[in-house]
Amino acid sequence: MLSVALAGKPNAGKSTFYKAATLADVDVGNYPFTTIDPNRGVSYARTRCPCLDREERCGNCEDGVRYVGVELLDVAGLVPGAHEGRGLGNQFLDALTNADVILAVVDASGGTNEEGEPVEVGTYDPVEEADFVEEELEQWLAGIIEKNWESVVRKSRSPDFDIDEALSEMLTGFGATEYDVAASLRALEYPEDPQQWTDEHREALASDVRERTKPIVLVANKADAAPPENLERLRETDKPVVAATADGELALRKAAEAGVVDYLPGDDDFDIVGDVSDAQATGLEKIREVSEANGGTGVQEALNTAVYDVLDMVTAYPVQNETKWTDGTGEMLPDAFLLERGSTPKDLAYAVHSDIGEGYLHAVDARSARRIGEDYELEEGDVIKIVSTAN
Ligand SMILES: Nc1nc2c(ncn2[C@@H]2O[C@H](COP(=O)(O)OP(=O)(O)OP(=O)(O)O)[C@@H](O)[C@H]2O)c(=O)[nH]1
Repeated sequence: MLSVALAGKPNAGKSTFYKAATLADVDVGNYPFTTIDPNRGVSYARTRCPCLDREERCGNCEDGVRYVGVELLDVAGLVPGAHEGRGLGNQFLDALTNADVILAVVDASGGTNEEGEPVEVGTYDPVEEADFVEEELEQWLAGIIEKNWESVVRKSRSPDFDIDEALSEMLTGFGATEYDVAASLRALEYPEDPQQWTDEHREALASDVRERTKPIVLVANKADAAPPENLERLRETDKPVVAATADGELALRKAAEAGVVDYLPGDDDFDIVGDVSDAQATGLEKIREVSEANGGTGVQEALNTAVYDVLDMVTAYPVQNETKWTDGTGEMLPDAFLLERGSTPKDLAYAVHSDIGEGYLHAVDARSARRIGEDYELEEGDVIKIVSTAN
């Protein structure tokens, strides 16, 4: 499953985001390190269910709104200098190595200082921490590269030395493949002889590999309390930015669970359908105002930006019956898989099961009932019948 990690300073609102996005019961408090251990849960990317192209709903979506599972990781508070072991230091950074993409949560209200301690709203400039997660990760990675450089130099004396291989061996723990390392070595100019490398070369490699393997979406949280210019200035940074109110989303999900509002995660508005107290009504109207200004609470949008824009995934639906779009038991569109754009039907077959992938014969596009070629690139919402010797 795709893994999305929440990172940022203490008090930025990660636990609240996590709790909203998973409805898991984690501690939420206005003091550093509410989250001590990495929390792992399941959240969702939201997309249009293919069953909307048919008369009947599939039963696996909410009236045409499909949620596709992704792993969500809530990693404990990061403080400046974590790469040197400050705060929870390396433990934090280790937890991030499993992630495919990072949601860097910042307190856009300016109510949390550089150490993650609460301060008067508006007194800290959140733009200061826009690059914070990225910098900590890159410095940490540069440190690992430097620590292991001696061994690369030693290996370079062997006649069959291959720098791609040596570096990717060192960086696999970070989630970098040989392909990533090779792409990075091609993109930047490095001396061929490892002995000639300087700290700048190693830092450039760390930064390039980080960018390839851990892209970042900035979540400008506490948008409800943020001066508009903070949001504007955060949007001017070089990262994708989503304005969010994590506790607004949490309130909406709880209210929806209680049957008080009609709301699906990612909707840009909601209806109050149950009895609410005056205080609740005021709270909900405040959330509506923020949602109107930002096209929703931003929690689902942040996840979708990470999955569909930054990681550039497509959702594909394998079926066994191409006419009814069902599996062997008659269930319609039971599974949805997130695959990188450019993936083929055979990649989908492997995602379903390695045996299905190995026995792959051909595939049929269920919409057109036509056979599709082996190099066909899957598109968002494709419904595919895979014909395999393992079916
Ligand atoms: N105004 C406002 N406050 C929020 C929002 N989201 C979270 N908070 C508050 O910010 C404080 C910190 O939230 P947490 O979710 O515990 O922060 P965290 O980043 O997980 O902090 P650590 O677990 O210490 O790393 C809590 O008091 C939350 O209620 C929001 O969207 N708006």
